[in-house]
Amino acid sequence: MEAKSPSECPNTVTVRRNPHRRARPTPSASTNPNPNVQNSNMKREISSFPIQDILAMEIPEKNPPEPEPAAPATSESLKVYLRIRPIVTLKPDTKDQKNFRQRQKNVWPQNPSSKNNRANVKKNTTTTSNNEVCINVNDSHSVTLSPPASLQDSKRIKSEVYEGFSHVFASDSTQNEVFEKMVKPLVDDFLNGKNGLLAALGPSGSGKTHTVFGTPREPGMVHLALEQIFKGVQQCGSKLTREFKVSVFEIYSDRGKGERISDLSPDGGDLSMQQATIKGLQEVVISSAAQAESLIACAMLKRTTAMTNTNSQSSRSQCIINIHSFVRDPDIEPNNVVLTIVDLAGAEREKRTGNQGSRLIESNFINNTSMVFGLCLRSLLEHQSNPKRPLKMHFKNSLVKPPFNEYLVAYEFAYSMQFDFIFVQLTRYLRDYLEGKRRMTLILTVKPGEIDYSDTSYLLRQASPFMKIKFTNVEEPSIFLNKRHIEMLPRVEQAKKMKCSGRYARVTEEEKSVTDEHPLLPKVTKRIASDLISIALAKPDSDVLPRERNHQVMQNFAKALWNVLKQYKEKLMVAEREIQSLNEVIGNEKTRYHELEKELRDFTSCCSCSMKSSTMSTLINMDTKCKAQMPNIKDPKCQNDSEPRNDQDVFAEALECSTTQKIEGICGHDQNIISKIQESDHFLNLKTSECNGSPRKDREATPTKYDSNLRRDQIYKTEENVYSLNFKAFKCGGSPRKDQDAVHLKCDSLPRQYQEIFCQTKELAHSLNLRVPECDSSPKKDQDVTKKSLDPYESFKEVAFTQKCSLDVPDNELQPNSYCKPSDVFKSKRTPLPASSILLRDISLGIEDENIFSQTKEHVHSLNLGVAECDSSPKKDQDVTKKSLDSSDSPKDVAFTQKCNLDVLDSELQSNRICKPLNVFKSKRRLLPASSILLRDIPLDIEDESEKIKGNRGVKKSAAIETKKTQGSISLLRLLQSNLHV
Ligand SMILES: Nc1ncnc2c1ncn2[C@@H]1O[C@H](COP(=O)(O)OP(=O)(O)OP(=O)(O)O)[C@@H](O)[C@H]1O
Repeated sequence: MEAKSPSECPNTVTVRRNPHRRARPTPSASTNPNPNVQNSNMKREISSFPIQDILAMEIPEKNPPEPEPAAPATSESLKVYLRIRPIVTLKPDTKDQKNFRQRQKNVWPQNPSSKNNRANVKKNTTTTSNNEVCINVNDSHSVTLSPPASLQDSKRIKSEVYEGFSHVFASDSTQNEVFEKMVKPLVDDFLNGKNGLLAALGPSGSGKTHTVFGTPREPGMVHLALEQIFKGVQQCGSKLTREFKVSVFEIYSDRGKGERISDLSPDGGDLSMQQATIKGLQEVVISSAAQAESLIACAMLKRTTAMTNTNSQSSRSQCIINIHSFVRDPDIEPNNVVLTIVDLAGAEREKRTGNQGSRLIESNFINNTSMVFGLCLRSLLEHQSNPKRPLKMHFKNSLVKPPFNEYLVAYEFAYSMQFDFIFVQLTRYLRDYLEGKRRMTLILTVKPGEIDYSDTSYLLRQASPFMKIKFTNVEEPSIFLNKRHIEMLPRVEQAKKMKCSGRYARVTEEEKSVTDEHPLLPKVTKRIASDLISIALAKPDSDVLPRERNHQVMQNFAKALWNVLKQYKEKLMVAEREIQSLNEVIGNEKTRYHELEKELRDFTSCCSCSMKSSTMSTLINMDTKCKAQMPNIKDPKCQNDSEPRNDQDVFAEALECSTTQKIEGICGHDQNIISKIQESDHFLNLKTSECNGSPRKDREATPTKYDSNLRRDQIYKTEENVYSLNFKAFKCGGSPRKDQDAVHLKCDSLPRQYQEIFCQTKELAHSLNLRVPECDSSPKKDQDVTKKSLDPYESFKEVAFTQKCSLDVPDNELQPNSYCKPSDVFKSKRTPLPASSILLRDISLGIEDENIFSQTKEHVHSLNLGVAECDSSPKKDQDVTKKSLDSSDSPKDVAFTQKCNLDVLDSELQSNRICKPLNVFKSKRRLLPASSILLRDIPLDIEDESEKIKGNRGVKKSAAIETKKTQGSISLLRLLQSNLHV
């Protein structure tokens, strides 16, 4: 019974817990079409070495066009010749037949030189004479192979026709005939600069050695070829432009341990093969055919041979003869050609040879060599017929697993001996031929006997298709010869030869241009090249990295390296330019530093001069006053005191006349005080030079940059003080008013202390105004000025500006009617007028109450006395006072006097009796209105004087010596003194 699933409730909603996920889009190139863009910002300034690009470079298989005119590619087919050994007649003899049968069992090689063996061989050759032949020559290019009758009946083997041979030499053909039809064309090509190879293939005893080397009576192809070569050279001319060298070596089996190479030249020894090159092979220079014959005869004596059942002198090695042709005359086109003739060892079957042991191993080597040689040609043929099929490199040192071959019984033994691989050096040496790059000619030698049917049939079946091989890509002879010859030379000579050839000339020219620009490049590339070459040489398989590919890789490597070096060179140049610009900046900074240092030095010297001049100016001021008091002292430059002079004149004279006169009379203690005055005065001068634009010597000499911060701070402090006072003054009112109520209203916002002062001042002003009509000499204008000056607002304003004006305003700019307005404080610093000077001026000009002025005179006189004490000079107070209060000179002098009085504390004045401008800034915050200071310094006996003054009104101005005070002035002074706590 099937279990039914519960029916779904109609009202329920099924919620899928794991909804279907959408398949992720397949990552494609569109997601990141250009991944390099992302990394573009991360691009390095100097790219890394493009080793991957170099390795990925596609190098064409064919070399670039050669400098020599390339010969047209010839499409030639491999020529295969067939030679049939003559049949040897053997007379039947029972005794010989017995011996033959016995020798068939004796597989060991026997010395053919022995009489018995010689007789046996002779008998053996004759025994086959009666056998039927299995091969019949149809024509010069075809043969018919007929199996024996026994095989035809049992295995139904039919006759086979092999055609297409270049030529079929019948058994009765002679050596000359073979030479003329087969070797002579090769020799002609050889003399014409074409390389050639003649290889003899065939079973053992088929006549290969006889065909190649021959006998003294029937010389072989080598002998005939050499004769032909020298004959042709002699026919060309008396001058021999070619040089021929002959080398002969053999490859044989070293008792089954491997292949060995032996030089068959008279002084030759064992050789070694390295990349299809025989190292140490001697090349004997041959100048005649006789020398060649003797060399060949010597080589044949050295060649490894052995007697087998099939051949009394069976060759047990592969023999290679090279005939090289070199050009002696450099004017003639280089044409180095080689003609190679190979006599292979004949394959043999164990059954027939009866070899055993090491001889059997030797047979395996021979058969394997023949088989690999045939496989190479078969692979070439298959590759040519079907290019898709790769060309098998059987000539390489690789594992060769020979297939089962019923005819090559030796393979069975090889398998039984567990030979895993077989090294074939012959095919490696003949690689270029087996790859179809060189022309090759094969001559197949066969035995026509009936018993040789199997060997003949096998050879024809295997080798007859080789005639279809075509040489379409035959290398240019001279280049190939150069390469071959270069490979046989030591490495140093190879390099020399490569440089001499035009092919590498272009490379050397490029490298030379590169090396000229960068001398280190050759060493680097040479080192890398040597490393790569050593690596390549260390590899047994040289085909993986061919020499030409190495060269091109090295060439590309050099180019890439050169590009990298160029990038680094550009980077280095940019860095050098930056360094140069930085050096220029450093030089400019040094120059600027020196200029600043020079300015500092000048400024330091100017500071000292300024301080000195300032001190002198202070002293001059004091001296001027002293001289005003001491009219008896006459100085030619300082006498013109009556004339109005400005500060410039005073300073100029101070520099000239005061230095010698004043400093000398000052004691040591006073000199210290004066030095302090110099310092303080220096700062005052600085401030003055900053505030106004009056030309002064010290200002001109003082750099504007000197201690600007300090000076600016001082100015700010002063301005702050002034501003605070002005601000308070502004609170009082913006304009002077005569109305007392208005003054009170305005002064309500002021502190109480100042309010009292204003009230009292107002009273004083009122009293002064009351006396104005009584004043005879004071004009109305001055009365207004007096009123204005006594106005509380204006007085405060003037007091506020006193500090600044005393510091900022040059004396020559002080005008009687100039006022410092609050609005002009920061606009113009040249116009303010000290309130005290205005007060004194007004009073001296328009107010009859001369008591105040007398007090002021006394105060000034007391100051001058203090200065005079320093100078130890006589003084006259009255004159000085008169002069200071003179209408023309009073502003100037009062300003100077006020400058000292405003800034100096009473204690200091009492102790030192000298103005100390040094304390100006210390006591800056304690500055008092000028009027109060004046009143403070004036010794008042208000009460007494007031009483005395009564009834003395209307005293003339000329009687100024008497200290008479009006009631208003007394009250004013009293009020000021009491409020200011003087
Ligand atoms: N065309 C020929 N005319 C006369 N004698 C020949 C001819 N060919 C071969 N012979 C003789 O046959 C014998 C064997 O010949 P040869 O040694 O050349 O055979 P092979 O193929 O070289 O044998 P292997 O491979 O064992 O060396 C030699 O004695 C040689 O004189």
